[in-house]
Amino acid sequence: MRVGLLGGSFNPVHEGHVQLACRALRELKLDQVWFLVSPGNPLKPVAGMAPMADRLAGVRHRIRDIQGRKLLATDIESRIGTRYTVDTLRRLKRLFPHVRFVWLMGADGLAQMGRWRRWRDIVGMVPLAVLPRPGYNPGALHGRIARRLAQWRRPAREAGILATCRPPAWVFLPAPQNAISATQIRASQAAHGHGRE
Ligand SMILES: Nc1ncnc2c1ncn2[C@@H]1O[C@H](COP(=O)(O)OP(=O)(O)OP(=O)(O)O)[C@@H](O)[C@H]1O
Ligand SMILES: O=C(O)c1ccc[n+]([C@@H]2O[C@H](COP(=O)([O-])O)[C@@H](O)[C@H]2O)c1
Repeated sequence: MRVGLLGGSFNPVHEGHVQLACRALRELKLDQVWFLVSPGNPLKPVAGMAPMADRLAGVRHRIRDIQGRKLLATDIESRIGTRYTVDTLRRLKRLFPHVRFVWLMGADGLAQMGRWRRWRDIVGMVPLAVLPRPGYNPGALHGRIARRLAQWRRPAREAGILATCRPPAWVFLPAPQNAISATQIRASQAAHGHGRE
């Protein structure tokens, strides 16, 4: 079984997440995509972060009935007590030894990954699929991490076998782009008086 992992704060979930997941599901020939709702991104401030239960419920509601229920939302990071991706992956690989995981992320994720805890271990554990995001693509593709990982980049035409590749392996998967962000949604909710107290 092949599973794409889309880690995120989902504060709140939006169309960009759903498009990314659906695209990855199809192009990487995945059986499922799991939305890993983060208990707290180590690089993001706690202030302004909606409660875990609300974010999880938001994702569940948004993805219900999409793609024949191949999209799932989970709070497994809270349950197993991990916050750093390197720890989460280690545990997931142990818990599901027969699953072939692929880490999914937008281009902003690759651009920032040099600040993640033990990012080199992460790329040695699972293949990565990076999807484009307006404003971040050149920075991601020509940035430090992409340069360091250049020899392991696979052409997009090999996306369908990425899940079976021995890591390190990654693709930049062409896809229609959507400029939406959770930051923008929160700003608009605040402007319309729907912000949290
Ligand atoms: N519009 C988008 N296009 C492509 N990828 C996206 C988009 N929005 C989010 N992602 C990806 O989805 C994952 C989870 O993102 P996250 O929950 O942080 O949403 P966000 O909109 O970036 O939030 P915020 O604006 O609060 O930082 C990350 O890998 C991110 O790169
Ligand atoms: O492990 C880390 O150091 C690390 C640092 C920043 C982000 N992450 C993960 O990256 C994913 C995207 O986070 P976010 O908040 O940008 O949606 C989510 O699964 C986070 O836990 C992980």
